[in-house]
Amino acid sequence: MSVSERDILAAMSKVMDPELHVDLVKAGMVKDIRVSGDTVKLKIELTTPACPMKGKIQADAEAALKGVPGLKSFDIEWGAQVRATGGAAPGQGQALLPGVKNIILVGAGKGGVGKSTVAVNLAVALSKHGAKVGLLDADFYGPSIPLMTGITERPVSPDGKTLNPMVKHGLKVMSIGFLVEPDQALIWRGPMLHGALMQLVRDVHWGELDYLILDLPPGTGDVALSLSQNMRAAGAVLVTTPQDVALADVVRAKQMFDKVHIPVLGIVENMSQFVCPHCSKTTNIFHHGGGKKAAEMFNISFLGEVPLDLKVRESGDSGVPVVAGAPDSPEAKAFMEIARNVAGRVSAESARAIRLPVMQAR
Ligand SMILES: Nc1ncnc2c1ncn2[C@@H]1O[C@H](COP(=O)(O)OP(=O)(O)OP(=O)(O)O)[C@@H](O)[C@H]1O
Repeated sequence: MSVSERDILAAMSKVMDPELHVDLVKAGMVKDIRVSGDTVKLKIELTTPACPMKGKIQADAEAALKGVPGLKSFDIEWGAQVRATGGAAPGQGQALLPGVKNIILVGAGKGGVGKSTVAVNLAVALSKHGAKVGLLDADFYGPSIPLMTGITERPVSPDGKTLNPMVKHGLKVMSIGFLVEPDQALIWRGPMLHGALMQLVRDVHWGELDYLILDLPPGTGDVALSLSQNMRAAGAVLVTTPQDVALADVVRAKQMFDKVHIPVLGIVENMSQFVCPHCSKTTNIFHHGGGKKAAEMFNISFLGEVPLDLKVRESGDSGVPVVAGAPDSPEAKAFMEIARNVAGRVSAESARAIRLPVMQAR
């Protein structure tokens, strides 16, 4: 019995992408089918190299191929092509950054919860997963990305108007902190903030990026509003600490993003649990589980939790994010998982943007 390309497509159309809730054929993920007698070679192109569902998709695809009558062997080549949610903001003619596929905002209801730590480690983690990533420090009131990435040089302007981003830890990086003296008081008023922010977004040679991560200032809606008027963001990651009182801040942050129509991708709980390096006893210094509770309350995704650990603070201060400097640590692994979950949520948003039939828009 000979096998046809149609048999392979029929088998692949029974395999669902659990994140996109659509089958692999409809999602355009099955490529280059080459049938030769009773064997087939094909390519499955995931929607991100950080796909959180690769294991499940692989197992399901292999099982489906094993069920094709007459097929003796198969060879699947795995690839990834990040899909874009980027594009023009409502009412704008064209995309502000056509080379940037997805803009991910990292925000928090209040300061000091580890928003910048999450932004920088998320960026490095996505890059380690194989994506092209940029990091923009939009925290104009307290830019900490220069310290956290260990970048002390200043960016070069090739023409007196535009800027080349700095490159470190596999990322393209830009921060207002590169352009003003560290001790200069950063008091920004509305129009000035908007102008400076748009310059950093628009006048930097970001090139081709799968993800541009923006570290937002805490609490305030000014930056989110400016951004939403000028570009379409894939969504926002909300960072919180676990105690119940932090819930009120999450509520505020969620309401702020809702108001400017930026989807919330999910919640990260930072400083989750402390594991004593001496006796390995776990202590819930800031309580535990508030992030998950908030996610359930709003019916949004819980993206993961990061332990409270000295290494995270030290690595932030020394300019080598924990994901880069201690990749085998539990904290780095937590960030790698968070990056997978964020990438999965962004893929789902991109499927919605191109109107694939996503059933569950969580
Ligand atoms: N999981 C963690 N374990 C230990 N220290 C952490 C952790 N997360 C963040 N920190 C430390 O807490 C401090 C505040 O973190 P960070 O600057 O990322 O917070 P932020 O929310 O961005 O603050 P800001 O509001 O000032 O921008 C930093 O010294 C950082 O190294």
